[in-house]
Amino acid sequence: MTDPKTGPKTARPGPKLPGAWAIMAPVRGQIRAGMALAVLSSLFGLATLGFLALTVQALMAGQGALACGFMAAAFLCTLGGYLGRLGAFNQSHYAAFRLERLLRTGLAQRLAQVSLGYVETEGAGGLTKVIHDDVKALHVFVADSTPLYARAYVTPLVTFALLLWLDWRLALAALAVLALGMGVLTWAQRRRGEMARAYNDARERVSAAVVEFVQAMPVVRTFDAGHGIFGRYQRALDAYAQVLARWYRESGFAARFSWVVLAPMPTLAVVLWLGGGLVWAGDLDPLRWLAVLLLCTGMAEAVMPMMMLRHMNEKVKLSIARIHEVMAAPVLPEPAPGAEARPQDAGVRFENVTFRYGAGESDALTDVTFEAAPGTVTALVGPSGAGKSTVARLIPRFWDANSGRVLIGGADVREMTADTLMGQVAFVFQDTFLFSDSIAANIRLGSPEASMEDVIAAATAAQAHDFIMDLPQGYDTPAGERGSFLSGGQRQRITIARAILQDRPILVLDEATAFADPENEAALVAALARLMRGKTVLMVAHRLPTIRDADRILVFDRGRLTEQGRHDDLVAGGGLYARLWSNYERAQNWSLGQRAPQEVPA
Ligand SMILES: Nc1ncnc2c1ncn2[C@@H]1O[C@H](COP(=O)(O)OP(=O)(O)OP(=O)(O)O)[C@@H](O)[C@H]1O
Repeated sequence: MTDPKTGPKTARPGPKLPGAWAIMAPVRGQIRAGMALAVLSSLFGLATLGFLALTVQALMAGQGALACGFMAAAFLCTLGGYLGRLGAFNQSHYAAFRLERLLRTGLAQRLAQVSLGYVETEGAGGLTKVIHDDVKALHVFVADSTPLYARAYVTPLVTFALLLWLDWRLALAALAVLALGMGVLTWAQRRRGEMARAYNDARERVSAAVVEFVQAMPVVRTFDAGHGIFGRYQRALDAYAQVLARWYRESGFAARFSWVVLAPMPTLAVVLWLGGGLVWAGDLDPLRWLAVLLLCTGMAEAVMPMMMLRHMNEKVKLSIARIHEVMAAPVLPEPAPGAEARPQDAGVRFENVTFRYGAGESDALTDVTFEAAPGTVTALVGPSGAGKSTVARLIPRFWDANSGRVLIGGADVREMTADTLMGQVAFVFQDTFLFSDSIAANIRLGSPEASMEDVIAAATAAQAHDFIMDLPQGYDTPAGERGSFLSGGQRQRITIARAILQDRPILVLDEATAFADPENEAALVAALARLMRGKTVLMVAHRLPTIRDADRILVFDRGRLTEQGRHDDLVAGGGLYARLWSNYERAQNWSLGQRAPQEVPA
């Protein structure tokens, strides 16, 4: 798998997943109708040829009226064939549109039910590719190839049966040409599976490199003017070109040779020569010969779509596997109706919580137990990677603990419905997300019924009202894609306004002041102070002064809760917190030009 944040998802090998036909289940009826119409259109096509042959015979026998009748029948069959094909593609396109909508809805519903941890691990880029590109690939497959499938298989078979009926010798000759072409083509494609995999991998690496190239541009250009990342993109492109060149080299000649054999001319030449001899010897009726000549070219021609379909089928298989993989992602277990637990107060309690992110990984949290009483402020501190953010993420069930329990108001979070849980807790994370909607709509997220006065009051309390009013359209200003035109501190204050408006009894803040620059910091601290009033607060903090007055400080080290208490007691205790604090104090006295203070080893 490529970079989970940016790269495309590659379906992992696993239990055999259902194939194309299974995923089309909801629209199978319509697809069958499309295929039936496609078969009908093929039969009309063959009947047209038959009537044309009869027309020639009637003309040769001087039966003008009969010839006109056959001509009219041929015309009607052509019209029938055309209408059949139109109907077939109509059905397949409508089926494709319906399937696309159903799959996108299904995938979105699934993603709303899986743990947020799954979404985070798979990465927005990979999941977007599944919902967008893979579903689109399936749409194209259903719309364009299902009618072709029917034609590609039925036309050669019926044609061969007719040829056999007309003259078995010529039928076998036409079949021999077809067999030669198919044999060469199969030989040319003997390593097709392997090459197709190499091609798909190379293509996916190019798209991952493109996404990385564009997304990482602002960061990497400040380091190496983009050379490194451009080099990666260039190498992916070179590898892609090499795979294509190898494929072309290895199968190019044989494939082109087989196309020549499968073109109408060789079959026509053989039937013309052999049939001519038989007619000359009086061994074959000229009309039959004419009918064979009209029909035989279609047999080889009808095989070509089969090759194209095989290619489309292989391509769509990967997309189907990825769609199935997301559809099969485990959902967060919810309590049975009537068995939901309801929190009794706004306290948070971790009981012997152990958690690891993946089966093979070491514990991110080991046997963590603490209690945050209602209305108190609890700060989580510790070196990088100590597990602070993991504690914050277990509360909204980004993941569930491997053992132990997370309780809110005495109720296990796993026994609450998502609505109850979200009704208790508000979150302000470092990675703020604003939708490309108006600022007001972004503040209202989670409280859709809030009035404009409430929105303005929340924004004012979050110290955001003034800068919002300076924007061109005030509260109606679009926030831009992910709020990109607002500063980090401004985005943060909008999410604080959102949390103030939600007014939930428990508040989880993860690195909420991370974006604070000197200008923003005072505003942000004031906004947070307003938000925290009267709430049970759990805050992950790197900036020690902001938590000095916390009711309780929890100190984490390598996943374990090693110390807890108030600031003064912990400093006096002389443990990890005391070292972190003295580091902080030394950093305060440090200025540019001096040696950096020693970090506490993590
Ligand atoms: N999504 C993830 N998948 C796998 N491992 C993870 C994931 N997130 C964190 N970890 C690991 O879990 C451990 C705890 O990480 P966590 O983010 O909770 O630490 P932290 O104390 O918040 O660190 P920081 O202060 O640097 O944010 C680390 O070893 C980290 O590498």
